[in-house]
Amino acid sequence: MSARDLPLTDHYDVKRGEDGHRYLVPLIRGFNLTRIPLLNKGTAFTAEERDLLGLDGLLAPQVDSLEVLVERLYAEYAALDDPMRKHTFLRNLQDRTEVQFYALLSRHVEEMLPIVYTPTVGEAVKRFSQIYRYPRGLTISTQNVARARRALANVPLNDVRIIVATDSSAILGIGDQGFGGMAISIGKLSLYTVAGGVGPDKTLPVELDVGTTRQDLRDDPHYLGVKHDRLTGEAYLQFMDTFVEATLQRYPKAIIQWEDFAKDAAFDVLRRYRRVVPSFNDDIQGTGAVVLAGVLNGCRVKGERLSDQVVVVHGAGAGGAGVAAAIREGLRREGLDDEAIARRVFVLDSRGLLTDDRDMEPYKRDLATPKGLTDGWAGTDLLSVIQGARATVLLGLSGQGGIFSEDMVRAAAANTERPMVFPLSNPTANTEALPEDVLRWTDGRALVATGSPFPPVTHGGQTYEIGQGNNAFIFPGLGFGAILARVREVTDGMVTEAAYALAAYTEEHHPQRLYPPVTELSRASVAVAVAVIRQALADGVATEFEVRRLSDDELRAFVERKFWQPKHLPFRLE
Ligand SMILES: O=C([O-])CC(=O)C(=O)O
Ligand SMILES: [Mg+2]
Repeated sequence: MSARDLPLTDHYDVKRGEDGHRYLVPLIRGFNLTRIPLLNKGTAFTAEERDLLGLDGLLAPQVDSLEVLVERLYAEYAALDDPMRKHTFLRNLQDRTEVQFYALLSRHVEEMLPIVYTPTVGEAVKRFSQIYRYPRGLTISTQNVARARRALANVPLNDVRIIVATDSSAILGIGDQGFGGMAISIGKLSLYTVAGGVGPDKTLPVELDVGTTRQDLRDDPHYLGVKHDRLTGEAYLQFMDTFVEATLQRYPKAIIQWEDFAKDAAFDVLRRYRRVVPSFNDDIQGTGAVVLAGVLNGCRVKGERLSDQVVVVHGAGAGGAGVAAAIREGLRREGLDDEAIARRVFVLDSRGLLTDDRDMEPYKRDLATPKGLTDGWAGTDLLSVIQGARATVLLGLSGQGGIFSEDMVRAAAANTERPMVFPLSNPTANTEALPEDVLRWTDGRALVATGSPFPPVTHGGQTYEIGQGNNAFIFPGLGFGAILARVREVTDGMVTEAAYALAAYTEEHHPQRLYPPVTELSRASVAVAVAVIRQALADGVATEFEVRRLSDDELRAFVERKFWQPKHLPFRLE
């Protein structure tokens, strides 16, 4: 059978009736139906369905509407007092029934995002071996990589369009987490569905378990990953080649989001595969785009241009490097040449400013400042760079909680009326500075955005909303747009357009803010997806014929129509 002939999943197919409505054709019957989260309706199976499917007597007598079910689930959720308990409650719900999980999540996005995603997902990663229950997603490890094709054939989904894959080498700001990184892939994909409109049966979380450098994990009898040191060099690349090749064969229409790879691997993997399989790195490109959007909005609020700013990026991992590249691209669009750009963007790693006289990893060389530019500075540490370069924008991607000290923030505030200070590292404990401190140190002048969610800050009788500069505002729309345009490749232009689309959305709907509220994640993602499709067409990488002839309004309507909604579809036997 060719891929086209296969049902959507091994357990059901989705068809469209003559009336235009979709329905499910189950390929299993009876009790087993209640064990497949993509099929299980629980007490929402109707009387007719119970009769038809062999469920009579197996369920409570009442037939629930989705609304009532969600109310009941929410009451149970709200009674839990601890974020990890809430996380496992939601994850267990997802592993019982996807529609109910997404119906609940979509009605409480603001409240539940920090539970299924950052910051609580960081804790879930650390405790993944303890909370592991259900075989969600695909694990390719050193134990089964030789059988990667067979492993992929075991996945019951036949039309996967988006894969989030991590090797767990640099999860958030918390480093190597071994097998636990699977929780990040799962969390990111929840956002793809709730905010990016991709149906859950088209998503696949992947953990690439190449081992872990963490001796404590390897010694832990409860640790569920493979217990040896990480593959590196040729062996690592061979492992990755095998995964990519097997994935392409099983899912020729899939896009891969590379997630939380440590710096060198992040660049190597992106470069090696982005033209083999349409893919992007979320931490380099997604974070780069989201931060560019926030800084552009900060400029608008200040009544200035990007080229009026001097940007200091603290942290030269995947995120820091991606952010520096995105800001440079923004400056280029304002007409600056390389030399002018070098005077406006400075990147530091743990040893200080990257200058071109230093020994460093190859990927950092593009980020280095000509040594001559630092003449007359007190040094190349963070405070000296803020003072010497007269920084107006301070971006934290270092993973080092609290590293932005009062004197550094005050130094930035001495260079401009309204400094932008974005402590972006995740999860919350890794935030470079607390928003309330930044606002206090600058007497409310700073424009602040963080990577993890923070409550509003009241200072001097005024309340400041803290925008969440998290790639969650980019990747769902970027991936959804790439899927809808059926791209051959995710181009840099598509990523940059995603940033400008997010900035424009924010300007239109929230002119005083740096980012929209997370309640608008899905609306912002639609705007991002439309811009991404447009750019894919302009770059000649879109293969979907249908999007070619659409006007902007039609394209938006097309994206909205394709947006998956959590609803129980009726079952029919054929
Ligand atoms: O997951 C998040 O919240 C954002 C991100 O990609 C990271 O911090 O690595
Ligand atoms: Mg990440």
